[in-house]
Amino acid sequence: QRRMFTNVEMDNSTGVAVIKMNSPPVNSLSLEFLTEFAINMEKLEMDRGCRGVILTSSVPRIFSAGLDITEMYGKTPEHCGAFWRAVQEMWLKLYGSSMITIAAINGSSPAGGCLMAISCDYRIMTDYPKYSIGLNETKLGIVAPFWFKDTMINCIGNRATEHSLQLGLQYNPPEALKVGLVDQLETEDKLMTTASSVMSQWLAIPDHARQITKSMMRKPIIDQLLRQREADVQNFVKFITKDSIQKSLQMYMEMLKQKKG
Ligand SMILES: CCCCCCCC/C=C\C/C=C/C(=O)SCCNC(=O)CCNC(=O)[C@H](O)C(C)(C)COP(=O)(O)OP(=O)(O)OC[C@H]1O[C@@H](n2cnc3c(N)ncnc32)[C@H](O)[C@@H]1OP(=O)(O)O
Repeated sequence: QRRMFTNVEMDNSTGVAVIKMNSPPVNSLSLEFLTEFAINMEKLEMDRGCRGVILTSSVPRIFSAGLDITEMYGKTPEHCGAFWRAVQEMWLKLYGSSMITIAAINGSSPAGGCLMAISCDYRIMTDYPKYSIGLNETKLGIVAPFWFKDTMINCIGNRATEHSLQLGLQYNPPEALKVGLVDQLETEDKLMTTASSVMSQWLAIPDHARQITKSMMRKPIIDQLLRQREADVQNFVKFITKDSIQKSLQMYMEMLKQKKG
């Protein structure tokens, strides 16, 4: 039986779906997870009754740990290529969605987890000091590709992105609010109610006007990836299969395990 990585609950009375990521222990984004996520987004996009999506997590304390490192370590170039296509597809479906997308960030959200959040239209994060969010790729010895970087620039601006990406910064909730990485903080118990109430404000705007505006803002980056999608895959495969990068990933995974022990 196929494993489910996300639960989708559609409320037909409001036209809002809640996608809950549910892949313990840390909602890492594996090839299967990403494929299922993109299919779910596609289905909701095709559903004329669905106007908005709230993205959140069922896993305690974690929104998403980002890309599943085990999908990039010790794998064949073919596997790495398939994995990267799935990462691209997830981003294209989320960043390019015509629906209103709100991230209810109820836990830590490094790297690919942060990418998911900043690909949404609005972010509300639980105000808990131990949670963090950011594109920390350089800390793993890897480089956030241009479309991660440009998504971040569109969210927090050029200078803050440069600072943030070079240092691989992870922000706690008040810091994330200050830099503009999230739009609002909320207590754990009120997070989903607040997300629904923000959604209502966005739903009050006529869809066609909001959708064209959103597309105007995001299309240049999306088109840039679409124009060079296969080259981006080959770039990734060449980069990630390098001995030095594989070594960095191995050391990072060992560090994660040691931290635990
Ligand atoms: C020249 C240009 C070329 C361009 C080429 C582009 C290249 C770009 C490539 C990729 C971009 C990468 C994006 C990413 O998203 S990489 C992933 C980054 N993620 C992280 O750094 C997060 C790491 N994890 C953590 O910090 C923590 O786990 C936590 C804060 C999320 C949760 O902490 P805690 O609750 O304490 O849990 P544990 O640390 O104990 O973890 C439990 C368990 O899960 C494993 N794990 C954690 N994160 C991941 C992960 N991302 N992938 C796979 N597995 C993960 C962890 O190892 C533990 O495993 P266990 O010991 O076996 O139980």
